[in-house]
Amino acid sequence: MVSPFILVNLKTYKEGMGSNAHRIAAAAETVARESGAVIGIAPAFTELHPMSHHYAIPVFAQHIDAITPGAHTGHILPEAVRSAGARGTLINHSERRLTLADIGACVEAARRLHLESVVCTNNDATSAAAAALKPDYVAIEPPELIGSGVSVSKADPGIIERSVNAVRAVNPDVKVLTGAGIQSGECVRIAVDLGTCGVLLASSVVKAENPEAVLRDLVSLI
Ligand SMILES: O=C[C@H](O)COP(=O)(O)O
Repeated sequence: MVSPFILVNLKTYKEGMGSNAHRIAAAAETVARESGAVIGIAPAFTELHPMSHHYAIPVFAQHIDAITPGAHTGHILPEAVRSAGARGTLINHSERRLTLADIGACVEAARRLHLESVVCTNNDATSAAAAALKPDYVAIEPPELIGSGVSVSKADPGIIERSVNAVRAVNPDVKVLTGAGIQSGECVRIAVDLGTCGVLLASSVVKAENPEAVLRDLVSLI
């Protein structure tokens, strides 16, 4: 099996800020090196540069705005994310929804700046729509399972399968991730067996007493 991509979103959890972000990034770097898995993190914007500077793991922004340099206030400029060392960016996370037009513009901006794009979706119809925009990844996450501790892999494998099929029918070059409640190697294994290339997750790692132990479990069945 090709090593899966495990992307850990630190969100705005206090357990994912400052020294905690360093602890998670260091654990991700260690487990990635030992296992051969690709483990990335999506920290707060203010942590993008420290994380990309200190660790040899892919660092993703949690969001970008579809703007170009100029007179905007309080926006996330894609160029700034790039120069902070980000490898890629989430777009349209369930907790940061965008219009379809904005999603398209963000994917375009990411492509122009050589940032990998991960467009989050909530069902197979939106997965198909996202795939038509040609991002690098579509990440299917049923919103009701996000942060629930109930794994999409076990509670709703059908949505993963339908999204993989929907994305493949539109553009087979677009890779699929899945997320919501992912917490173990078994969850990752099921997701990969259903045709995804990895997982997007947060709370099980970020809020863990020992993030390194959870990361080791996540890659244990690959
Ligand atoms: O970005 C990550 C997802 O929203 C999943 O979050 P979760 O692993 O806490 O369910």
